[in-house]
Amino acid sequence: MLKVQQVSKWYEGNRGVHKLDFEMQRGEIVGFLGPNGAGKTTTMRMITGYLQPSEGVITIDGIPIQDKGRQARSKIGYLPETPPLYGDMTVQSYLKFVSSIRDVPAREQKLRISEMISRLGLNGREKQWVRSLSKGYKQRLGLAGAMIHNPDLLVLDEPTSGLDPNQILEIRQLIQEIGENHTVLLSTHILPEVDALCNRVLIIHEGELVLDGRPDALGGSMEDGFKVKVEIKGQREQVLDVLRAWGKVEAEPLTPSLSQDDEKQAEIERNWTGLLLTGASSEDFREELFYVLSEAKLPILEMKKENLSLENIFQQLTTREPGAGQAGDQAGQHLPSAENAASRDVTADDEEAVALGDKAEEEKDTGGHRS
Ligand SMILES: Nc1ncnc2c1ncn2[C@@H]1O[C@H](COP(=O)(O)OP(=O)(O)OP(=O)(O)O)[C@@H](O)[C@H]1O
Repeated sequence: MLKVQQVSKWYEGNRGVHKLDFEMQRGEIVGFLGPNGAGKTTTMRMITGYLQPSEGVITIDGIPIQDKGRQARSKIGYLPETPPLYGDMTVQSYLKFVSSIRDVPAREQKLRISEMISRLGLNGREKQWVRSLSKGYKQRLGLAGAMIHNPDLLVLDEPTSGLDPNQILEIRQLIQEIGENHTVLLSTHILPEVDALCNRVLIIHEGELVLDGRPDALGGSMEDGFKVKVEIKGQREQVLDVLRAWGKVEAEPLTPSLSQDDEKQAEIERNWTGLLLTGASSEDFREELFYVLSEAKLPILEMKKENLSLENIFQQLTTREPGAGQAGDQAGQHLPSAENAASRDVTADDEEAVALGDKAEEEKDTGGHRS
């Protein structure tokens, strides 16, 4: 449903994002990760029509966001990091205002507002001033506003940032429910949030996409060697000799996990070898290892593939030179000339959307610096 094709954005003298290229299918919840300044907000603001790309095309259901902003935006809901709320409105009047701006037909507004109030747990707060809501409830109201026109795609910029642990769990639960009927693009710094919520993850580093995959299958996409934890019945030196002769893995010793009395422990260790083995490539060597050890009459007691955690993967990808990783298409490409690189202004067609978002976004833009 969403296609981001070769999209770049340059700010004056500053690279925002470079040649981003990805698609999102209906029903996906995609986690969008990257360190501070990586380009997440820039990407989200281009997808939602708040910013024009310097280069490239973004379409939603085939509709180009740059050319048909209003039509495209009717399919998108956006919750910026600081929701664009107006403190001197009540919950009810804010939702009425947003539904008018979002072109919800007048006869449907009442129903949509009451649906959003009950869906986001705002019952009983309809007449409360927005400024008096807690941060968690402001976030709920922001989400209600982003969803009032029943968009197909929801774009959420750090939706749990600044919330207390209970509020984080509540908002996560809501996003999970929302994800049952909507496609969601979610930026976050909280990696367990991605494991908990997302069926796909994109990692961006210095404006380039460096990883695209399922959170549970990311380990295999890394350049690191394949890792296996193995317990072998046999003396360590003997096992290490066999592995040295095989020559395909590096071995690090593991200590037995059993807590036994000293004598028993020593006996176990005499005829027990625990190792973490790392191959030279990501190729699975377990079958070959099985035959090598069985030929040497060294029985394998236990063997388990070691998966890299999302934290490890994130850390590896975002601490190396951009272009060195997975980016595939993006890697090694050059920036265009300065003339082409000038960023374009928001068009007249964007004004209405900006009116809704600018209050919050203005704060971020002041001084040309982003948080
Ligand atoms: N209005 C602006 N003017 C100039 N440079 C900008 C502007 N907005 C963003 N940038 C630059 O573009 C790059 C990407 O910033 P962006 O805010 O998209 O990153 P981010 O991944 O959302 O970061 P964070 O996690 O800190 O919010 C950064 O180098 C930033 O300094």
